[in-house]
Amino acid sequence: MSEAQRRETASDEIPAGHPVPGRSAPVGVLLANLGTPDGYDYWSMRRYLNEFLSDKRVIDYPSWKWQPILQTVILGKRPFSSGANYKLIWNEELNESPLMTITKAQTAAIGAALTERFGDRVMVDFCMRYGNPSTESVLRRMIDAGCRRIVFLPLYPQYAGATVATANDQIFRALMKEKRQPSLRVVPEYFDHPLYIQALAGSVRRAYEALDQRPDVLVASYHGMPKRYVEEGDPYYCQCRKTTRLLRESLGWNEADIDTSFQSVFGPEEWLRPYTVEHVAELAKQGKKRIAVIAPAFSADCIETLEEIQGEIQEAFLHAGGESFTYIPCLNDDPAHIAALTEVLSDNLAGWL
Ligand SMILES: C=CC1=C(C)c2cc3[nH]c(cc4nc(cc5[nH]c(cc1n2)c(C)c5CCC(=O)O)C(CCC(=O)O)=C4C)c(C)c3C=C
Ligand SMILES: [Fe+2]
Ligand SMILES: [Fe+2]
Repeated sequence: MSEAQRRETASDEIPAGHPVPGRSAPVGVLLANLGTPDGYDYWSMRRYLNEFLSDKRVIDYPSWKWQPILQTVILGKRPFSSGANYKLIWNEELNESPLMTITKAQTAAIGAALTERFGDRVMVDFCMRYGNPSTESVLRRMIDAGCRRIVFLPLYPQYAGATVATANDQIFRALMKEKRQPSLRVVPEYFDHPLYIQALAGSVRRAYEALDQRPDVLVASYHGMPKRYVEEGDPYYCQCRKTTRLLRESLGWNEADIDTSFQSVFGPEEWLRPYTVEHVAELAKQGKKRIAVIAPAFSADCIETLEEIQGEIQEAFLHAGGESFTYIPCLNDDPAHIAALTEVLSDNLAGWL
């Protein structure tokens, strides 16, 4: 008999008036982020990009059309160029990407906060949609530890099919293999949660206070997606716009103080506009010499922020005549972010602990 079965049998024998069967089992809290390659060498990059870019939630072209292009043109070149970019930001000490290091720190901090609130009946861990640790392996670990109830939180404030829905698909897929499924609660997106907005506003205030001169404008740069996905019903664009508005209201700023733009264009289709790289150059040409950039869609700094924003996007601004570029880091394991995520999780744990 497995440890999980033994526990359940034991609680089944508890007489009337005592906690209902399974109540003493740990409740799992599973955080999910996008994923990252195991290394920046060609084969690690290729394995990761192949899994990522074969996901139909990310690239929705029919396989017969997309796979020949992916397997030859894209995976022939991109592992080298992306690998070189990952090398620039790699955490050599721990031999992992920044996204991995930060996700581990967030998991530890949320674990400590939830244990303080609910005691040791809560088990907190993280998984990645692509690469390791896989969703299936961490779900297995939770089930083996006796979790009969699991709360699943995709670490994306704004909903996108390419991020939240595919993370959910993956845990549902893993559950399909379980003879005895645990109960699962999926946490909805939190793009307008007051504590998330407050955490963003706090990070902007801190960054501005550290500067000698106030930036002319703050650019909120979100990861982009093909415009067509939004036309087909994805709410991502509207949620990004609303996050910017709530952030502006929380800061007490005017409309001209903050802009919304979208970065990381990939492939031949038109993506959400304005494109950050073009927008910052345009701002410089309009005479805005000092800008700050924040990336509210990323819960952790990653290649898109550390390399793209601080590399290509910063260069575009300076090249067009800009003089001062300030990048405001993602919320990462900022205590205000951990407090926001802990609150979101606590709401979704209601009645379970
Ligand atoms: C934060 C929200 C994200 C959305 C929305 C999103 C949509 C989306 N992404 C691609 C293609 C790529 N994304 C890449 C990296 C990447 N994307 C996100 C998040 C969102 N993507 C993150 C956090 C990361 C960084 C991961 C890391 O390890 O640091 C990449 C780059 C991969 C590379 O260059 O190696 C691509 C390509 C599409 C097509 C899409 C919408 C449909
Ligand atoms: Fe992406
Ligand atoms: Fe990018």
